[in-house]
Amino acid sequence: MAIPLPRCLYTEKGASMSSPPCPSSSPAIPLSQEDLKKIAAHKAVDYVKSGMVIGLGTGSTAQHAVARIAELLNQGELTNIIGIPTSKQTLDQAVALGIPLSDLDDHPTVDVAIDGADEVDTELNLIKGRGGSLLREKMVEASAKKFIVIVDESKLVRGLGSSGHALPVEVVPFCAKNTARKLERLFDGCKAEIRVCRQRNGEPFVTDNANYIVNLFFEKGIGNLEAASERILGVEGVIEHGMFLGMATTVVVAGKSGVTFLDK
Ligand SMILES: O=C(CO)[C@H](O)[C@H](O)COP(=O)(O)O
Repeated sequence: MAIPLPRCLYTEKGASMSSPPCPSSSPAIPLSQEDLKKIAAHKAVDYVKSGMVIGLGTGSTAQHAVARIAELLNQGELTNIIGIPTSKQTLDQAVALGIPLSDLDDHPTVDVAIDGADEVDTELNLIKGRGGSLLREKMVEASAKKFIVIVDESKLVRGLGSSGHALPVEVVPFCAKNTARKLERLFDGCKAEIRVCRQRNGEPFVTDNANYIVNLFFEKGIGNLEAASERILGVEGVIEHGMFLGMATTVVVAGKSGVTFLDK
């Protein structure tokens, strides 16, 4: 079912479909999800100007933005950029591509942050962190004057938590099972699971900050998001959750029929 886009500023219907990120030789080839991610990422990088401090997001969509920033730097079209990575994974990519980096200690104000999301609702609230980097992402993106979210259209939802996928919560490892139980009891119809890592024989997934992630699944939805946020953060042992409420300033949505810019 199509998700309504009430804050749509404008839509470039099919405008991006012949731009370089797309398979250019054959317009008849349907765009893959990866193509759409790349298109959204390239559109977001158009907001980046020389001299800016840029928050570099994490995930398969954000990595296209990081690669595009590096490309423009190498072409001399961007200069004096400083990137603030939101994960070790992004730091590694940016170092490999030669993007100059810093952190919030030295650059507390970020001009533009660009990142993907797992869910985007009609008010531009987000669920992030299914890649496990929600804490650093929230720290960097909360410091940004402009936070541009890049998604393909599959990420649009009517209500956060309604997709059946997890709301990730970063918790300290100490007695994490007990923290998970407390989180589960906060909401009717909620299931909590400590995220495990298949590559580590089902051991808990460990974040860049040496913490664990508890995944929350909501049978009946999250309800009031601000209230849910407060309740989750009130549980001892919780560090941060993956709801990014009121933080996104623009969401760039790439779909099969064009790119849509959603603005606050
Ligand atoms: O929040 C994130 C990582 O912590 C990612 O931005 C989010 O999971 C989206 O990832 P992808 O672009 O790979 O779908």
